[in-house]
Amino acid sequence: MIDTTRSSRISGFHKKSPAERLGIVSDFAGLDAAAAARLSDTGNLDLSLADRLVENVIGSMNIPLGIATNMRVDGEDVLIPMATEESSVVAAVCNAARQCYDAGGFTTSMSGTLMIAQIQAVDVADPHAARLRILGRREEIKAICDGCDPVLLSFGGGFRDVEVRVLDSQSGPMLVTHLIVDTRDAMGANAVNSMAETLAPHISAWTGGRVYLRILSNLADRRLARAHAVWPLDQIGGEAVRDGIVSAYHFAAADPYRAATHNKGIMNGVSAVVLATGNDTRAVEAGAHAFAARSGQYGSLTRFEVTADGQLSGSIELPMAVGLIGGATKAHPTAQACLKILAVTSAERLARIIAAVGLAQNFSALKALATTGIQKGHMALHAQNIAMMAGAVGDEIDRVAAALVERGTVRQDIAQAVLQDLRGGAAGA
Ligand SMILES: CC(C)(COP(=O)([O-])OP(=O)([O-])OC[C@H]1O[C@@H](n2cnc3c(N)ncnc32)[C@H](O)[C@@H]1OP(=O)([O-])[O-])[C@@H](O)C(=O)NCCC(=O)NCCSC(=O)C[C@@](C)(O)CC(=O)[O-]
Ligand SMILES: NC(=O)C1=CN([C@@H]2O[C@H](COP(=O)(O)OP(=O)(O)OC[C@H]3O[C@@H](n4cnc5c(N)ncnc54)[C@H](OP(=O)(O)O)[C@@H]3O)[C@@H](O)[C@H]2O)C=CC1
Repeated sequence: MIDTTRSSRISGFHKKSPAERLGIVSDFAGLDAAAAARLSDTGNLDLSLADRLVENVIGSMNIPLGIATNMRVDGEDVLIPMATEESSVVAAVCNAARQCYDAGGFTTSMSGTLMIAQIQAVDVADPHAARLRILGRREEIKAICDGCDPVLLSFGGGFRDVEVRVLDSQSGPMLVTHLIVDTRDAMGANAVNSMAETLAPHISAWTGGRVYLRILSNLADRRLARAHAVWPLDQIGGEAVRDGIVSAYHFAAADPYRAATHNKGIMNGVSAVVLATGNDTRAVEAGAHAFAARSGQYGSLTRFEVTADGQLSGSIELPMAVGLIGGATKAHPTAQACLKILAVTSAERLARIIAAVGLAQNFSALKALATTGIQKGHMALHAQNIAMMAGAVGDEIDRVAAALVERGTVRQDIAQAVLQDLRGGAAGA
């Protein structure tokens, strides 16, 4: 039945305080006092700060923060804060890192900290000649762009290059100008967007066309983070395990249906660190998936091979537009604490560590999939969630979860039956 007495048309909602908004939402949704109190309990994020970070705030949504151990990145040991709601994700990184720790852990590199802003011009009569006109004004463009952000310049960033593409589109040729900008320790969206908007009228004048979009590209393929590790055979359980992992990679490389899941596993690790450090998960995810599809067929972000002496070699390469400045990274106190745990002093180091986490995550998932299957490890940890869903509280959670794992069937109906037995047993005792 549709409830026609409630209206979502609430003019001026944004001008109210978080408490007033929560009152309106509680009335609308029929929340009881306990549910409302839970929403307004913002944990380690001050409500007034939350209200400045995003709009129409009524509370905050807390996600567990776990620490992945055993990670050694470029010779330095590092603890990894990971914000995720999914069980076994943190354990998987610890597990993978443990198995390559003695062999040196992860080595990483980065292609640079360059972002791309796009300016779309349409109705250009002579797009190919206009392209050359823009390219000929490189120094003028550099001066306009660098004039937008003296602070970025003072940190060694700024305009690096201009590229122009003539695109064949459904509405005819489009002239797309790319500004290549070094954004240093910022993710850089605001810096490059400002440059694109400032330059746009000039593009219009030089080309005789009409400019529409002026925005960064999330396909940050001039900001690629790379990581590599070797897993010795004696650490991973022998040749059959190695070959199973390589075969799993070949499956992902050949089949987009599998690659989507393979890359989802990688992003389990990547997004968790991106979120923990207050960075933009959607920007990194969009970049990763676009990069995975760059050849025309969606494929794997990682590669697994056998080294000359028979060990398992894994590598990853993906765009990593993360920063230490800007967005929520500076404003969110938990993000600041996470950056301190990571001990990173540059966006580049952060990006490289995240790439290593993505590779570690993928190794563990593939190893589990190629051997015992994912359910054994993942469901064993997920059993606690199922126990809670069945209504277990306190000590009951571990007891119900243990019973589910012992039976080898992690299901809510069974959890409910186990809980009933447990409570019946306790009542009878
Ligand atoms: C779950 C494990 C780690 C168990 O693995 P295990 O071999 O049974 O664990 P273990 O008890 O022998 O411990 C080995 C190490 O793992 C870590 N470890 C072990 N348990 C914990 C724990 N509770 N909390 C934290 N760390 C843990 C820890 O580092 C430990 O070393 P130790 O500390 O003892 O020296 C393993 O089965 C695994 O790595 N599984 C993969 C899990 C995974 O990928 N989860 C992601 C969710 S599934 C998904 O979304 C993605 C997927 C799978 O679809 C992607 C794809 O298809 O490619
Ligand atoms: N498609 C997308 O992905 C989009 C994402 N966003 C959002 O943009 C936000 C990130 O924007 P971002 O531009 O990084 O953040 P900010 O604009 O908040 O911060 C970047 C600015 O900080 C200043 N700065 C200070 N120190 C440094 C340093 N060491 N290195 C570099 N810059 C420094 C620079 O100059 P100055 O102080 O002069 O600005 C720089 O422009 C995220 O919240 C993201 O979600 C926004 C639009 C689109």
